[in-house]
Parts: sequence; C-alpha cells; structure tokens
Amino acid sequence: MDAPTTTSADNGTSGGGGGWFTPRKQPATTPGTEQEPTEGRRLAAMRPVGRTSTADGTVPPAGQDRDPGSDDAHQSGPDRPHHAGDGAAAPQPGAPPATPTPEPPMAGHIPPPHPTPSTAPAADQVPYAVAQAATTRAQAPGPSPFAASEPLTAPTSLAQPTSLAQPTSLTQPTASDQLHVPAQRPAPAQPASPDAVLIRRTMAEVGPVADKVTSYFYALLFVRHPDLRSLFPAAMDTQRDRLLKALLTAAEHIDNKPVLVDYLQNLGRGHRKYGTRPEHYPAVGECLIGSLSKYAPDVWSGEMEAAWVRAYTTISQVMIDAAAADELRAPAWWYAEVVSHELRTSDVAVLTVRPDQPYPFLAGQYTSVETPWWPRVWRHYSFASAPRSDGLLTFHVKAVPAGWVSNALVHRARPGDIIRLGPPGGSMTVDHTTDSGLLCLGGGTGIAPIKALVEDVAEHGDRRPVEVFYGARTDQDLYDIDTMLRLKQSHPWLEVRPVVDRQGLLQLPEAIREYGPWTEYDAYVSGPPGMIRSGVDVLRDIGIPVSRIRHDSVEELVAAI
Ligand SMILES: NC(=O)C1=CN([C@@H]2O[C@H](COP(=O)(O)OP(=O)(O)OC[C@H]3O[C@@H](n4cnc5c(N)ncnc54)[C@H](O)[C@@H]3O)[C@@H](O)[C@H]2O)C=CC1
Repeated sequence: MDAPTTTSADNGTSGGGGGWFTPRKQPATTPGTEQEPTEGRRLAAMRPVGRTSTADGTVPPAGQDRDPGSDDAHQSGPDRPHHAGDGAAAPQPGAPPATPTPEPPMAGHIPPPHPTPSTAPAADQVPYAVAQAATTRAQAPGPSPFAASEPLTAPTSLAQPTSLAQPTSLTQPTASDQLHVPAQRPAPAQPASPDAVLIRRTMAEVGPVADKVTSYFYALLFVRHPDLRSLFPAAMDTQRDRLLKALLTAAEHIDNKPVLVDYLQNLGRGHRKYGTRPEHYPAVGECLIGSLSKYAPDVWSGEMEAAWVRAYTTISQVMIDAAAADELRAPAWWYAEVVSHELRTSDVAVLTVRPDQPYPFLAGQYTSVETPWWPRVWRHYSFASAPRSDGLLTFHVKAVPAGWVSNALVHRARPGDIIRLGPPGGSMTVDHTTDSGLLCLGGGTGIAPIKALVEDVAEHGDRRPVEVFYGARTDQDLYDIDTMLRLKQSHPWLEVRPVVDRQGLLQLPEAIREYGPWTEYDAYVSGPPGMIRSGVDVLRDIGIPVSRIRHDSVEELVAAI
C-alpha cells in the first residue's frame, strides 16, 4: 500500500453539518482527548517496544536484532522503488487551501437538526446486518483472506459510476483511506435497491463536473465549518477529493453490505488519526448533499435527497461505530522513532522505526505514515517484515517525483526523527488454514510485503512451497535481492527468481508463464498498479481462480502519491 494505500484517503474528516443526522453512539472520549492532551505525554514517554535499548540507552542498528533475512541486515544490491508517489507539486507548509469560494449555500436545503440519537434517522436506517457487523467487528484486522473474486472495485471516479452487478475494472481510481477491501469481494447479483438507483442517477449526473463538485464540497465545508479546516492538510490539491470520493464510493455500493461494512469500518478507524469526531459527520453530510444538489439540479428531488440522507446516515453510523470500538483497543495513531535509515539506491531507502507502543499487525499489511515535515499528509507503506520480537517496523520507500512524503522519508528523515503511523490495514495476508503454495509477484518496492509474507511462512514452520518473482527495471533496481537470496538459502521451500525487464519485452507478470503449473497456488501480487492489473490477468489466464489472488487496492496505490 503506502504501500498500497489501500487507497487512502490521505486525509479526511467527515463532517459537515446540518444536523439532520445525529450519531447514534458517541465514543467515550471527549473531543480532542485523542490528540493534543496525550501527544506531549506520548512523545515524552517514547520508549522501546521489545528489546531495543542497549545498556547505555542507545538504540542499536535495527539489523542487529533481525534475523538474517531482514532488511536491516541487508547490504548492497541496487535498489529502487516504491510507491506510487507522493503527490503533485510540493506545497509550502501552511499554504492556503486550493478551494474556491462557494456560492451561497442553498437555503432550506438541509432538514432541521435531529435532537436525539435514538430518533435520528440513522438508527433506523442502519440495516441489521450493518449494525451487527459494526459492533462485532473492529477487532483485529484478521487474516481475512479476501478472496478476490471479481474485483468489485469501488467506483470511483466520479466520472464513471459503476454498477454493483458489474465488477469494475482495476483501473478505477478510488479514494479513501482503506479502500482496498471492497476491491476484492464479490458483488451480490441482485437488482439495485431504489436508493441505489437514485444514488447512481446522481452520480451519473455529477460525473462530468466532478471537479466542480469536489471544489464546491470542500469550499462549503470550510466556509460553514472553519473549525474542520485544521483536520485537513494545508495543501489540499492532491488529496482534497479523497474524502468525498470515499463517501461517494460507499454510497454507490450501498446495496453491497458485506463490502461496504468492511470498507467503512476501515475508513472509520483510519479517520481517527485525523481527529475526526462523531460530531463532524453531520457537517460533512450537509455539505455533501449541498454539493450534489447544486450540481445535479435536473435530477435532484426530495426523494433523491432522502435516498442520500439514508445512505449517508448508514455510512456515518458504521464509521462512527467502528471508530468507537477501535478507541477501546488501540490508539488513534502511533509515534515512531526512526532508528535506522539506509539508502539503497539514489531514490530508495529502507527505514526502520520503533513505535512508542506495541503495534500489532499481520505480515502483508500496510500502514499510513505522516512525517513531521508535511503535517496531516499521510501515505501508505507496507511492512517489509513480519512482526518482530523487538517490535521494530521496517518500510521500503521510493522517492517519486513531487512526492512529498516519499521524498521526505528518503532524503530528509534520519535516525531520531519522529513520524506518526496510522493503524494497520490490508488483507494481503497468509491463510494459515491451508498448506497451499504461495506464488508471489513483487515489482519494485512492492517486494516489501512479499518479503514479510515469506518471513511469516518461515515463522509458522509450514514448509509450504513459496515462489517469489521479483521484478525490476534494471539490475540496480533489484535493491533487495541480497535479502531475498539470503532467505532462499535459509529456506529450501523458497524459490526466488529475479526478473529484470528486457527493454519492455518481458515484464514481471509474463515471466511466471515460463514456470508452473500454478493451479494449486495462492497468488499474491504487489507492485505498481499496472503490474497488479496485468498480474491478475496473467494469473487468471494460467488458471488461478480470482478467489485465490490477493493484492492491495490499486486505488490505494494511486492515492499514495
Ligand atoms: N513501498 C511499499 O511498501 C510498497 C509499494 N508498492 C507499490 O509498488 C510500486 C513500486 O514502484 P517501482 O518500484 O517504481 O516499480 P517499477 O515501476 O519500477 O516496476 C517494477 C516492476 O514491475 C513490473 N511492472 C511495472 N509496470 C508494469 C506494467 N504496467 N505491467 C506489467 N509489469 C509492470 C516490471 O517488471 C517492473 O520492472 C509503487 O506503485 C508502490 O506504490 C506496493 C506495495 C508495497
């Protein structure tokens, strides 16, 4: 994600407010308690997780604590890439938002405030299945293999409304923080509900003017609720529409409850790090309705608005419930100190950090990262190792053109710097209930989570065959090949095959055709969006059912710019 970002709404809040929606359940904490009050204490109390301190209090090089195959132990080797990027032109900290002045809000558009949670439309509108899931989930990320059947990728771009009945292509960009879950679940083959029909009608109408809708939405939000501005990055140009896209994506999938609940719960949990509170949701809902009604005047009606209110109420409630449940078991974010920074190539660095509190995650997952140089700008990166006894976390970061976070992490970060981490996400994890082989495709820095998966299999002692195809553009770009070959030497069940592009004649996915058969393998694909797309195509073509193909959300990769 960051590593796959999973798409992530690198920013966001929810909120806007008209009062027509009242959260059913309020978290126990009061506004702000997650953030400022604890921040100073946590920074002051930064402590090692596991055994990382030496007798003199210094932190030893991360590699000293790792097993032979760790990134930290690795040396040499060319290297390379990472993530899709960090964004557009780097903004100046504190730069004003690129939002236009909104036209006067439409008077009387938002229904009057609803006073009590119990009578709020939300409570009644949340389907049982959704409500139940919202209260029973939010536990550990879980190994949740998600079987990928058709990539029901979220819809995406405002300009391209999609149908649940028609799995969208992997090319669809989406938004949100943990949007990758929906991309890999099957869509129910049932007729769209009346609300879904209305919502899609709106989407089709606003699609051609998506940019205007986005600009207006944020302008409205910040003008009406200036207090929410501080929850967003100073420069909004590259991520201003992620929140809106996430909401629209969710609304469009309002019929697909299993996918929607997973997605929204991740979204709700992920929004804790932005400081999002339940009371922010009505503000966002009001501005969402205001924006849509303004730009879809020909189809907008009371019936249409009611459908959106119901959808948003459901969406909000699931997010709020997930965040509240998460509050009981995990911090909104973790501070982490950089303890090791190794430049593998001119643009790829391997960073190891020590979180201030234990950080539970599963091999194959990713997290979001915020640097001190770009406040509130978050990017996703995969964990490059399975969970370690010393609690350290390693990331592979490639500095991409105009990438704020990636360039900061590669070229600016040094041991001692403090970054923040969001919660773990992603379902590209090993299913330990089977003994199927693993066919892994890692392109560029996409090798990071693949390495974690290999370590995970090794730690379980499964002895399952694991075949890794490691693709790169040049020999120098195989920055972690030494590590992978060391792992291979230690584990007879592991095969590692570097695949260097032959002037574009042979790219990673195609190389697997020369080996096999792979029909008994579970497949894992990690790398740039184009590689994931073609990788999934090749895997299906050689007979691996889509339900056995796992990858992070392409949308997140795209969003991780
Ligand atoms: N840093 C991290 O933790 C993770 C990063 N990623 C993603 O991995 C990507 C890595 O970027 P780079 O290192 O620059 O990789 P890259 O662009 O150099 O590509 C690596 C290899 O992937 C294959 N490939 C690339 N594009 C392809 C296409 N369209 N079709 C078929 N094969 C293709 C080629 O074999 C290429 O050599 C980024 O998009 C990043 O978001 C994914 C997971 C984790």
